[in-house]
Amino acid sequence: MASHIGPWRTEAQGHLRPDSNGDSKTDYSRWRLVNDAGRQTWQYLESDKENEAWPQTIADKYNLGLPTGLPELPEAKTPREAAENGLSFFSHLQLEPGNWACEYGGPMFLLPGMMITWYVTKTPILPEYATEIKRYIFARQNPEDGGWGLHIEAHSSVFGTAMNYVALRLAGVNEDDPRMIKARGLLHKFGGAIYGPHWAKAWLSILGVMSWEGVNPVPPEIWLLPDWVPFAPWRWWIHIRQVFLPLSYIWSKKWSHPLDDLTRQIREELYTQPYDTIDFSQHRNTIHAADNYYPKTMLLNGINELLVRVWNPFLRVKAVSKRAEDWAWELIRMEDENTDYAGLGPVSNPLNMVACFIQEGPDSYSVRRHRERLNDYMWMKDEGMLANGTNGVQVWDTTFATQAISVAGLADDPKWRPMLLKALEFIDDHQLRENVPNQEKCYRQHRKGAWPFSNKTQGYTVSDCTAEGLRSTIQLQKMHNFPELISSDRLKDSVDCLLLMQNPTGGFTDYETTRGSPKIEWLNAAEVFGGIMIGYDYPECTTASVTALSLFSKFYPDYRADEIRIAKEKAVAYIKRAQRQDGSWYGSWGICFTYAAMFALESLASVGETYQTSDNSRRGCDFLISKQMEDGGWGESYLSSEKHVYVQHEKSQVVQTAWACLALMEADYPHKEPLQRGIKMLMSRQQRNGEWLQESIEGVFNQSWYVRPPESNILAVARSDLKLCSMISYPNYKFYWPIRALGLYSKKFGNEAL
Ligand SMILES: CC(C)=CCC[C@@H](C)[C@H]1CC[C@@]2(C)C3=C(CC[C@]12C)[C@@]1(C)CC[C@H](O)C(C)(C)[C@@H]1CC3
Repeated sequence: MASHIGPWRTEAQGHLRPDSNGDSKTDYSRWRLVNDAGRQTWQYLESDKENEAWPQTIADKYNLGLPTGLPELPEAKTPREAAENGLSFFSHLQLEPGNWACEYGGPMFLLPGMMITWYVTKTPILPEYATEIKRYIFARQNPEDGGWGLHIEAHSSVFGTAMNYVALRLAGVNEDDPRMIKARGLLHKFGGAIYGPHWAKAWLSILGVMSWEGVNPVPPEIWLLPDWVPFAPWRWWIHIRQVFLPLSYIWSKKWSHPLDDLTRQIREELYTQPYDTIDFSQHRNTIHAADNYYPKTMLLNGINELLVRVWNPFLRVKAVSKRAEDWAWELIRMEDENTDYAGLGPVSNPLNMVACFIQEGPDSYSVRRHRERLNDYMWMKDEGMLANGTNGVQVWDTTFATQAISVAGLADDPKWRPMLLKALEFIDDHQLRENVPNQEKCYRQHRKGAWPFSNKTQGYTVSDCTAEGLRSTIQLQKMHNFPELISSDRLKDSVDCLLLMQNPTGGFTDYETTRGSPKIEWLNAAEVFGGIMIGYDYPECTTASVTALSLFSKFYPDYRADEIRIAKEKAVAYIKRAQRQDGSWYGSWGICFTYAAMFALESLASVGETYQTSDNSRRGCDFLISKQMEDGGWGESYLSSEKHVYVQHEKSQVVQTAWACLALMEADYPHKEPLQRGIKMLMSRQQRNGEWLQESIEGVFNQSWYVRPPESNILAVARSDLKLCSMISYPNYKFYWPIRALGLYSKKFGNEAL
């Protein structure tokens, strides 16, 4: 694929046309999604010859928001016909390697980090990327005040506005553009970029448009702490740890991009006074209320003062800081090598690239490989180009797609078998077969047998992704007679991996077991995110693990039977503890109580606890029933995630209706009528070609709710008024969840016309 070689040009060469705002737009018929065994990148075909020789697929067109040309289908009269029509549409979106792909946008702080990284590492941005990045950021500008927020639904903040403003300037937008004037006006009203949170200040310092004096310390020395220290960084939540790591290296070097004409200008645009007159050291803690969701604790403020006033000027020993930098670099190198430079996520990976640039120079292998790899995070859609929250959603979507077909009772139909076989091949290809070398040294969790969220290159185990991979495989190979691509030994490996991921509480975290105390939150420096310092138990991760283990034991009753039984008992006890008074569970990764209810009720059913037999199941069902809307659907606002109480959406939502119906059906809810109304609603929203249209955003992160044992409510007060989450889209949810619900309904209640 094309790489970023050549000068920093910010306008595509040919085939440009103005969009409705008068901005340049590339020719959408020239974009192709390249999927190299699960590595997804977007390529623009400049030459007419190439464009003709390589036609756009239906999936390309769909992802780009172009008409797919898929035909109208015979009208679905029954739930099963509706499921089949939905699957018929969805089947066209499967990609060559067997997986499904999608946009994974929502956060508004990722793309600017990419832009800054390209700029400071002398990586000329592909001009067609720049053209579309400009369009995307403008499309997401808040019309009322001209700013940007933390995510696409959030109100404007200094973080969002300063970072996206800078990204646009780097993408070649003139400071006199009226939209830039408006954005700058808002930024100045906020007090300028010195009112941004820690991460904004760090990124701007890397670009050289802020001084490191204004950034609270990120000492790499903390990596020299012995492992037994209760707050040593190996204990932190993996995403924070992996962001902190390269940042500490860069902070220690106080490295900034050398000033040039553009950054000199940007320096004068971001503040309310001339750059040279600002005493940045006075602004480490200035932060606007719009950004200060999780104010730093007094403890952290005190530590920062000591570090800045005493340690840094008088006590910091060169030999020690050198050792710390070397060790941080070693950890960065191991992360890069273990992921072939794709990295854990969209913040840590660009920062790693900056560290490589500082350590090894612009033409080193590490920088060149990162250059190629950053493209894996980029995504094209109708509004332009954005940065995804991960390098794709490949395994996650593919496992749920096959499960939907199985649960819906469609997996034995010869029509869908080739599609399912390809999906199984993908799942086979992306199981993680070995632990990383130096697992202990780089603090990685055991991963042999696991499945990741995106692809095997990224290669991190996630408990529920492993659970879903296991479940899909067993369904296809054991229940639907697909060839045994994944051997029993490999399934046992995945069970071994899952069992290692359980916490002593019985719950499961996402990537690792919980490694530290919630008190580490006292050191949270991010200001905009809460509940991020350690891995917590999550109802979704725990319940998915229980469901998968239950299915596994049906087919392999002798394998580690006692351990699985005990693990499940402990997990179920946790799930019951996590249930609230009103019967609900708080979901951390989807919106919100509806999402968690589906996983929780399904897992309880997998251990034989249903509406008839279990009080927990009954209360869970009754909670859902109490939220059903007039039109038969369910609709929950993202505000539920922020407020920790159920907030009705103004409109029912297809995805949540499917979740609620599935939850009730899995729990064997005895009354058909509410289900019938929900299913009818799903059918009424289906288009004639079988698809469902995009509704509200589905996913969420960084707002975790954990179950404390009652006696330790140490953080309860601090956490009771938490008020912000990041939103993230799961566009394929609108396909496979309704298909699954419709199919299951017809299996349970017969396939009469509705
Ligand atoms: C603050 C930082 C570093 C931002 C970068 C974004 C990441 C942290 C987010 C983006 C996608 C994200 C929400 C994800 C998850 C963790 C946090 C991620 C990686 C996990 C893996 C947690 C477990 C969940 O059940 C599920 C598998 C759905 C998600 C998937 C996406």
